[in-house]
Amino acid sequence: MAMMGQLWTNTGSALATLMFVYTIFKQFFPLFGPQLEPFLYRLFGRFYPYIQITFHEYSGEHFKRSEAYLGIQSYLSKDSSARAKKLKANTTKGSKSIVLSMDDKEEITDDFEGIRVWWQSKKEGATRQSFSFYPEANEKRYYMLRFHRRDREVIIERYLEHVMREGKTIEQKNRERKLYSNTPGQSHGNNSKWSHVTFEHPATFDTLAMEENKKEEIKSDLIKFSKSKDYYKKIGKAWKRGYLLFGPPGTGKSTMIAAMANFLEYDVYDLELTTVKDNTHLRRLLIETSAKSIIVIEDIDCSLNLTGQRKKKEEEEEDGDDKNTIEKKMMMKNEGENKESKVTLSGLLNFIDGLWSACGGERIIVFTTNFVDKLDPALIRKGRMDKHIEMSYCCFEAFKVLAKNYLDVEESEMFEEIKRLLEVEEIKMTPADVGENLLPKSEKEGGETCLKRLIEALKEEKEEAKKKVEEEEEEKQRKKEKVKEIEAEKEKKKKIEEEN
Ligand SMILES: Nc1ncnc2c1ncn2[C@@H]1O[C@H](COP(=O)(O)OP(=O)(O)OP(=O)(O)O)[C@@H](O)[C@H]1O
Ligand SMILES: [Mg+2]
Repeated sequence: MAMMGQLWTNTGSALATLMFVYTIFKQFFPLFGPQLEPFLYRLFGRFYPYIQITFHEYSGEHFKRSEAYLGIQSYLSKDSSARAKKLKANTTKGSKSIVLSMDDKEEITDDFEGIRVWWQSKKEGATRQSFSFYPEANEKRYYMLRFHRRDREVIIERYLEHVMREGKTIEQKNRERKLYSNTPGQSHGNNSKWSHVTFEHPATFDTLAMEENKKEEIKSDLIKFSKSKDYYKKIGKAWKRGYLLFGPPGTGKSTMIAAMANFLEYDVYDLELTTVKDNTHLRRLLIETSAKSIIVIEDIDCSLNLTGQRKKKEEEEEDGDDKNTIEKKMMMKNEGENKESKVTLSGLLNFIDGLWSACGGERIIVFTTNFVDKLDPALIRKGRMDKHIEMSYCCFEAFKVLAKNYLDVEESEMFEEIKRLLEVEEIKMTPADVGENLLPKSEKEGGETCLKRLIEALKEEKEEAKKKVEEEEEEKQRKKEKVKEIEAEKEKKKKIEEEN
């Protein structure tokens, strides 16, 4: 064994001497270098058992940073902070935290399926003696991967793909997520139809007040969707999924969207349909969205002056003695924009269905509404809105989530009373209102005070609801009386006519 070690040492030092001599030779006889190189490589190749692959930072003439280099940088960043002795820190555009990577000339090892590889971060000096304010700009960085030639197959077939995939996942986690909106007048970078800000909504499924089993069902649905690229391909469907969130105001529809985006690490595109001029404009907007994103159309019921059907429906409603709230909301919305959007229902449906098959995938589209029964069935059928989620009034389980979030209280003797009010008396209070009551109004307010305030509010709510029911009863009674009067009037008139 010692003999072997001795042999290696001698070979190593012989090679090192040869390399040294060759470098000197290259300095003094630069012309011979390039001719000599291939020959020397062939000569070394017989003894040198390693293969190396370089991944340059910039590729192509437009000096675009190569995807491979960025993927490797992210992949190695997960270990380099632990293993490399010299690191460099930089924030890459669009990443939310500092990315640590190994410094130049550093080398770290990586193990994969029982084989060992070496990664080195290197740079080629500035070739031309040009002065630059940013000396770095002339230097060409690259990663060098070295591995034993017996592992060539594993490396080429599996390891490189593994590095890219892992690198992409890490990149995805690190990247700063964005909230896009199409409201006119906002600064649109590179004349995009979308303007964006950093998406930092704190909502998560843990802070969302909802029954646990319902949350788990939604989370597993989302995970299944995000992991089923091949499945959608196999069944020939576009990789997209529609969610319809419906329920009264203040029940957490928008909060749910933020929780979904944070859970999947997706961007959010808030699509305000009332400002979309026409179907063509809509198509361009949707085509500009990126993969791994949630496209949201809030209050879909009053975002679209849809097809004639809706006109007819509205006319019917006109006969009613009071404009329903949906019209009021729509009037308000349109007054604001003072624009009649020419987007039609069929336009929206075609672009959602047709478009997804056109470009990329991994998109979720979410509609929210307070009035699910007013929506056109074509809009919310399966295949478009695949999952319908009802956001309802606060139940006791949802209340406990809010008590924990707002007050850090997980149990109290007042919980019994609250449970009775919510579940036995069935008092309807939205999580928004429950949250408002639990929110401490001053430094001095403790959990008990807030819980007491909530119990008072629930009791008041109960009185309100009772009064409302009585008023509705009276209203009904009044309408009945009125109808009777009209009937009697008609009878009377009829009799008079008969007598004459
Ligand atoms: N289920 C919930 N879990 C946690 N917080 C909630 C929930 N529902 C409402 N809230 C709180 O109430 C406020 C309003 O909630 P949100 O905007 O999600 O309601 P919404 O259903 O979208 O209302 P609207 O229909 O008017 O748009 C938010 O600040 C949120 O913190
Ligand atoms: Mg909302």
